[in-house]
Amino acid sequence: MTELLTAAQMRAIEAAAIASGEVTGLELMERAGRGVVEAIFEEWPELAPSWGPTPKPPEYLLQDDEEGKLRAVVLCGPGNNGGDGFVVARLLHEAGWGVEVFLYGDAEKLPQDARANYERWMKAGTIAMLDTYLARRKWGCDILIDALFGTGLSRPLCGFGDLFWNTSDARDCHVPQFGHPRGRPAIVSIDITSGVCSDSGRAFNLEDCNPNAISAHLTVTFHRAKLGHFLSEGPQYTDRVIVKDVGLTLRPNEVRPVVTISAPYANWLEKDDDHKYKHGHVLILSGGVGSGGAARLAARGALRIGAGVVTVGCPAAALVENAAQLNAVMLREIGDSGDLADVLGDERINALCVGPGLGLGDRERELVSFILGEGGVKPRPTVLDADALTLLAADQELFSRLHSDCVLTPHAGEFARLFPDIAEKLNAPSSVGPFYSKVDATRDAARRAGCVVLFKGANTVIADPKGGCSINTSVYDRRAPWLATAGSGDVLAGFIAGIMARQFAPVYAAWMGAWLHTECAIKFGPGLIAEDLPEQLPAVFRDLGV
Ligand SMILES: NC(=O)C1=CN([C@@H]2O[C@H](COP(=O)(O)OP(=O)(O)OC[C@H]3O[C@@H](n4cnc5c(N)ncnc54)[C@H](OP(=O)(O)O)[C@@H]3O)[C@@H](O)[C@H]2O)[C@@H](O)CC1
Ligand SMILES: [K+]
Repeated sequence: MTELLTAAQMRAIEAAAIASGEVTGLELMERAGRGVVEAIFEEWPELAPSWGPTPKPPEYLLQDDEEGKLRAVVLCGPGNNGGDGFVVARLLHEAGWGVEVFLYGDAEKLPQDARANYERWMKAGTIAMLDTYLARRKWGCDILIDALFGTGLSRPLCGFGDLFWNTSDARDCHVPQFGHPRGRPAIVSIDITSGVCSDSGRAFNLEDCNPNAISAHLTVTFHRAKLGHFLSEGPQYTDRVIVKDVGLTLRPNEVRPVVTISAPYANWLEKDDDHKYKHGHVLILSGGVGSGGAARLAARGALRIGAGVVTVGCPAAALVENAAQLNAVMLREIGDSGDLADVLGDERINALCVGPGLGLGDRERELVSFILGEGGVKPRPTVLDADALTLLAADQELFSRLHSDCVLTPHAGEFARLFPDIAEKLNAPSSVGPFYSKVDATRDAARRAGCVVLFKGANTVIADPKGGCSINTSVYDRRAPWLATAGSGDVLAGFIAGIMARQFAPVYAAWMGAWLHTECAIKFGPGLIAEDLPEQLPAVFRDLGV
């Protein structure tokens, strides 16, 4: 688990460290700049000054360059992000690079530490206004440093001409070419790509401009990654994020900061030597004839992830269809709440999954209502997905019966139906940052529902009613776009139910289920269909040492 910070938390940590005398702001800025230069040389070792018998770049890097130097252009903004840029300019200059610095804003108004580094740079080189660089209409560098805005960006940008579009083109269509005067540079953003809100990942919208931010090959951030690196559009604007230690020891003052989910421990997933019912029994409710595929996918997921027994319950007419498709999964007739009461008479059924392919009629409403405690049935850990979410959205009375052992797993459309006002706030165009984020929205939804909410998407956010929140990252090195395939959500619902049957608390089941779901997709790769996901679990488990 890695903590992710908001801009305010980062500022508070920085301020507390400075107030305690642990470090000065100027020293922090120096460490930040040093971290950026280190990260550049780690990412592109051929640029580092220290390889080979002599501290000199190889011939191919020098051949077209008049001065025989690697060249950097550093674009500095009006705040401390710009201050970091002046440090990077000085350090690259000291490493023998040709460096040009361009400023956006008024040098007289730079904050104190940025101003100090501006003056230090002025002893080594010169500074021109950003417009001068934009008017040149050529890159003229091997590395372009984006030190325009960091965590202090609070409103839309203007005056950047084609810069955002050009960086997007350079990143998406070309490999950086070092040492060629007309080559395209590697683009490195300091802290966060300029134009993106560090709390929400949303880019500040410009009416006449798309893209709305710098696109970078590499972003170097400090102490901890920020929420905006993982949420919304944030990951679209950078290929990679590296976190550099700047010697800060403090943690955020929030009791439960947002974390990224990491691999579950092998011993959590292992089964002990016991009989099948010791590993739990999941009941999955299915729809009628021709609608059972989603429930069967969920059932396969629940069984593979380690539930001891999985039963699908369906109306009488669908028994033959399901029997023809299921082997290890058991089958029961559940036509109405009376049948359901009979089946739930088996106390060993300790987790339920309801919604995939269920249907939206009176029977289904009655079943969901019964599961949520109508008629005094004991509430059990329950995943509510797909049609169950639609039923909940249409029925306030049903929604009010959600309990703390429930997990809701909406995608964006279902989320908007369930929590229309929250979704509206999340999607509202806004010009003043920081924006309301997917983390804020999921936390608010979980508080209102009184249970765990797993808000699906390229990055899935999981929140519990007490404010705990985590992100299952599927970007950067965990990118798995082929997960967007029919039925993959049904498998996820089955994974979570299967883990709950193993007696994990709902929030842990949601974390593990989401992480393993992404991992199965990564393991399989392109061409994945939902049926493949549970079949990857044995290999994923082996990798984890289970
Ligand atoms: N925290 C740490 O530990 C460390 C932090 N460090 C670095 O500091 C960075 C944060 O610095 P920061 O707070 O000065 O913010 P930053 O993004 O540089 O810019 C703020 C300026 O931009 C202005 N402005 C805003 N929007 C604008 C717009 N649309 N168009 C024009 N102007 C706009 C805004 O003006 P204002 O809103 O006040 O009018 C203000 O002048 C952080 O990202 C990291 O790189 C490291 O040095 C060391 C460790
Ligand atoms: K930046």
